[in-house]
Amino acid sequence: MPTRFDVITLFPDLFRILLDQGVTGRALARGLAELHLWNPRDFTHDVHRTVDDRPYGGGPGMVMKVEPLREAIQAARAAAPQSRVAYLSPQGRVLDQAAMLEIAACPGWILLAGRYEGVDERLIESHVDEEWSIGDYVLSGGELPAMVVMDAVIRLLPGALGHADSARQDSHMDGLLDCPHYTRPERIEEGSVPSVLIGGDHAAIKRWRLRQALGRTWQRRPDLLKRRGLSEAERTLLDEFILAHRE
Ligand SMILES: NC(=O)c1ccc(NCc2cccc(O)c2)nc1
Repeated sequence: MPTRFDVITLFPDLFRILLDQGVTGRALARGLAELHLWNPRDFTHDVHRTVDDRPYGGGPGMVMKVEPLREAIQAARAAAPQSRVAYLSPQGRVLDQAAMLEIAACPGWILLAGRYEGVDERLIESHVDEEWSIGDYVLSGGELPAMVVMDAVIRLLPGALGHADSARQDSHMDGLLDCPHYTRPERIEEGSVPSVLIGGDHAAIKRWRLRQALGRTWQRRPDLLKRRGLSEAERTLLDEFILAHRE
């Protein structure tokens, strides 16, 4: 059963990025996921095809009107009755990898990508199920956030990545930052590859990678470590890292 994405956007051409190449392009081509685009301008009925207007109360910028968005959402819901509606905005819940896993578990999503200063609040209150943010910063539109969410989610779909394991081993999986990676040649002016990775001791390599992931998380994102907690074995590996890296 493919995961279906219906995106409501004034700029459908921007989404060619997802369709044309990479993991998302292949997944969409193989039917692991579906992408349907709906332009609110196609749901206007005035000669100027008006989708936005000035804000009540004054102030800069424009606000997206309810009616074209309502009709676009209703058309998408008719085509995707199992999907929930999510609005991308800086006022939404900030998404992390755990949230992407939750999103990937649903049959489909209708993603509302706003422009301008946002949309009329009455549309959000009446037709939007969830409000999401990809981080605490303002962009010129919700399209890039929508593509970020679709990219993160599509990678998690079974079969989307060549090697089934790579999704699971993605950094920020299991709540830790990723370990360092190296490839050929072994010796270059920038330095050499850690010897444990050259040998064939897979248990030692596994331990080294987990120790590095724990250590880097401890150094760079102690907030993630606190939230995650550590097993006894992980505590030991982290202590080894700290001992080896104390100034
Ligand atoms: N952090 C995000 O996920 C994000 C999402 C959208 C966006 N821009 C469009 C927009 C939409 C709504 C209100 C608003 O003020 C701006 N910018 C950042």
